[in-house]
Parts: sequence; C-alpha cells; structure tokens
Amino acid sequence: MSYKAVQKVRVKVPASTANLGPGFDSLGMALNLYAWIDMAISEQTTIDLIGDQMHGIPTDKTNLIYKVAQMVFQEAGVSHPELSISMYSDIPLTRGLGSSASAIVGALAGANALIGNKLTEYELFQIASRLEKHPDNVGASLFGGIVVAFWDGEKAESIRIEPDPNLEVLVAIPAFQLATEKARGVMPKQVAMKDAVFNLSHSSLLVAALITGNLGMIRHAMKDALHQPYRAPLIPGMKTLLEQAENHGALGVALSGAGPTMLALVDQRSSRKAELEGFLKETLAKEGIEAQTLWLKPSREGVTTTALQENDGDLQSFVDKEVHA
Ligand SMILES: Nc1ncnc2c1ncn2[C@@H]1O[C@H](COP(=O)(O)OP(=O)(O)O)[C@@H](O)[C@H]1O
Ligand SMILES: N[C@@H](CCOP(=O)(O)O)C(=O)O
Repeated sequence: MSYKAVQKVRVKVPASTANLGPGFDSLGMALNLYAWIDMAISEQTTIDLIGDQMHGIPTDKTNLIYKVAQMVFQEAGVSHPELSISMYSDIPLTRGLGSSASAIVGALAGANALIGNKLTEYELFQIASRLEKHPDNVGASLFGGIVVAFWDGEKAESIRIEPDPNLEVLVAIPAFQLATEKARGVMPKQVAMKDAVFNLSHSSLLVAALITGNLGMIRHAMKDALHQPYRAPLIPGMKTLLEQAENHGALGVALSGAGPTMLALVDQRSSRKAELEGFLKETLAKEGIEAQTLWLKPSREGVTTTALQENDGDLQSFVDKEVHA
C-alpha cells in the first residue's frame, strides 16, 4: 500500500457473494467480476458512468461513490469537496452480487489513495460495514478471498480464508432486480432456537470445509434455515434449485446474497459442468425467468488501487483496450 498522496487513482474492485447459504451476514466470497473507478481531486465535481450497467445511478453529489469519498476525507480531517469520478462496472446492479458493496469499497479505497492512505484497511472496513449494515460483501470486496466476519452494530472483525484452488462458481443471474432491502424485509424478527442451532452448526462446518479443502463436505454444510426459506417465494424456481442442484454436479447451492442470483459451488475438475448449467437455466426458464449464467472463480485479491499519471488514458479507453480486449 502506498502512503504518498496521488493526483488521480484507478480502483479495481471485485463483486462478492454473501452468506454462502448458512453464513447469513457473516460469510462472503470475492468473485472475479469487477468494477473500476477513476477518481481525482478536481475543481468541479463530474460523475461519468460508463456502460449499460449503471442505469438510474445519480451523477450529482447524491451519488454513493461521491458521498462515501467525502466520508473518508471527513474521517481523515481533510477537505476535498470537488471530485472527478468515472465508473465502469461488470457487476449487475441489485442482483445479489454485491454491487453496492463494491461501490462503497471502491470509493473508500479510491478516496483513501488520494490522501496517501491516511486510513488503515481496518478503518475502511469499519466504515464500509457501518454503511452496508452487514460486513460480508464489503469484507470480501475489501480483502478478497473468502471472508468470515461479524458486525455488532459498532465494530466489525474478520478473518480471510484462502479459497481452494479447485473451487469454481456458477451463477445464474435472473433478468429481474431484487433490492436487498426488500429481501431483508421478508425475514422474521425472531427465529426458533432449532433454526439458530441449525445455522450455527452448518455455517461452522462450511467454514471448516472451506479451510481444510474438504469440498465433499460442502453439500452437507451449505444448508440454511434462517433466510432462504423466507426469500424463496421471491425467486420462483429457487426451492427446486436448492433441493436438486447437487444431483446435477454442484458441490453446494445457495441464494447469492439477498438474491435473485443463484450460486452453485463447483469442483473445477467436475465433468458435469454443462449438465449443471443447463439444469439451472432450465429450472428458472420453467418458471418464466430468463437467466444469464456465468462461470466465475473466487477473486483472491480484494480492492486494488493504481496511481494514474497525466498522460494515462481515461477509463473509457482502458475499458475498451483492457477489459473488453
Ligand atoms: N456504482 C454505484 N454508484 C452508486 N450507487 C450504486 C452503485 N452500485 C450500486 N449502487 C446502489 O446499490 C443498489 C443495489 O444494492 P443492493 O440492493 O444491496 O443490491 P446488490 O448490492 O446485491 O447489487 C443500487 O440500486 C444503487 O442504489
Ligand atoms: N447478508 C446480506 C447480503 C446481501 O447481499 P447483496 O449482494 O444481495 O446486497 C443479506 O443476505 O441480506
């Protein structure tokens, strides 16, 4: 990490999948699907959103990235009210792949780089968890890999796990959006002790399986009684996928974050990948849901920043040359 203030910074931040089934609000995994943000201190604020993913995102000072950057400056005791911001993202909005967390983490890292990284990663994690109100997505986007974390309303703590090299991730992204707020709203305020114990034991077992590389245990561990049963009515086909995807080659299956994306963990050596992908797509199609499938890997790296020089190209040309190359 550089401690020298830079004029202009390019941030690369991964998407994330939260919960991994039983680890509600406590497990997250960074994915190799990315957003990029260019940020510079400027004379007048401009916000440029590149690509098709960003419909409806404001381009004035109400923009989340602008507001989060200002929080960093405030926390560090500096003032930079005008910023030039560009953003491009391959992370679909409001689908359960952590777009809001990636925007928050990207803005925190970018603004911090502009002021010579006055805040530590731990401090950024505190701000990010406070903003998201759960640490799973932001922890994964910040630190990369698999993150086990809590946020108790005041502070967040986490430990990063290195993902098993054979772990691959298949996501089925439905064509409709589901706001996290709405998917949290359908959950009960209180749960039965047996459901709490069910999740404690399954989540602990899942973490142990991920640490030890016991991929065969994932099918037993990746079960949830706290949030998926309540969210299933919001995603037609989800119940069938949860019950049957393991019979079609998945190591385990879960709702990605608050949905509607469905996620299957897969051993990359599996010979049944095409069968599994077909099963996910067909199950959702039977319910009238068009879904895009993507094969992803865990992103070992969390957010990264690169100082830009005067003559470096803008984000649009970077995206054209490097991202879509
Ligand atoms: N780059 C961005 N700039 C500003 N706001 C964003 C950005 N990315 C996401 N958001 C906000 O986050 C919302 C989606 O967050 P959420 O419902 O938690 O879904 P998810 O994080 O799973 O994509 C968007 O509707 C938008 O308000
Ligand atoms: N633990 C949260 C995760 C929300 O993730 P998102 O990617 O859907 O924002 C929850 O399950 O509500």
